[in-house]
Amino acid sequence: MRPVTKREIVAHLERIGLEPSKALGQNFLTDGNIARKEAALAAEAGLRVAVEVGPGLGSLTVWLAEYFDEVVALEADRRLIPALGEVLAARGIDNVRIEHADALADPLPLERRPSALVANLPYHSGSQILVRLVEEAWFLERVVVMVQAEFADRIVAAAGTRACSALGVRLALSIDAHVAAKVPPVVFHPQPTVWSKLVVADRRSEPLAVTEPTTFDATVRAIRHGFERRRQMLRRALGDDELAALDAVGIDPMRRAESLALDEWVALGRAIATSKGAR
Ligand SMILES: C[S@@+](CC[C@H](N)C(=O)[O-])C[C@H]1O[C@@H](n2cnc3c(N)ncnc32)[C@H](O)[C@@H]1O
Repeated sequence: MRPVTKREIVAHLERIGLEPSKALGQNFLTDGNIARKEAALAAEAGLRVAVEVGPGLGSLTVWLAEYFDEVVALEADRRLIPALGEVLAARGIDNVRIEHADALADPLPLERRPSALVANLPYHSGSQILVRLVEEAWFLERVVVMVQAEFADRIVAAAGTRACSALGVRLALSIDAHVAAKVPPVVFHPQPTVWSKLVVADRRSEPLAVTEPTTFDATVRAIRHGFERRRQMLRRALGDDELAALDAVGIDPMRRAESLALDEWVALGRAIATSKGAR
């Protein structure tokens, strides 16, 4: 596959007259080796369909087209879509479906079939996009995303450690993630100010996965409450129902949110949901 070069990206942007948008996190990947590695990591799971959020000018898309039978690419910026079509056509690629869609606001135009999510996510909205896709599109079984290094660290920090966060613990209910590579700003055009990291994750299976919606919502709410006051003891951070459930599962209310392991959050969420169901 012929990689998409920085020269090609700059030429397309000039021709369209497009100044990359900060709000849309338009930092285009100019390193074909990294793009190829991302596609290869995603393909390891043996899935046939890749979903890409924010294909931009195709740096990653061209490799996904090579490694997967089918690619569905959701791009929010309509102005990029004709140029993306040209990048693909110039390489004889015909297995990519480009959809003009905002992955945060629009209904997701995706079929419910086992797929991989692969994306170089926009910096500012990357966390919201990831949470939405992971939680709403349960058929995305493998996730390979490039995100800001600091966000990557939050995603992979295990519950019960000092570095963990509400967002990371929430995501950990659904996926099991690790960092596969650290990526410098120089491989993007325009260059961002911070480093990125490549995160690889697989969907969790039972018993840790919380698939029942009431339990899931109760768990997420308890995590949010716990971390809103992460320096305080749980007895000051959680609501009355949550504290009763904490007692029922035998977790000491003098502990702090950051000390709870993932299975403790899940047990707490289940107890809250059960007590609600009993009322
Ligand atoms: C970091 S760039 C990556 C572009 C390309 N994949 C690459 O690696 O060069 C992020 C891309 O996401 C698009 N984008 C931003 N917000 C989006 C959203 N909410 N839904 C879909 N695409 C979005 C941007 O227009 C841009 O193309």
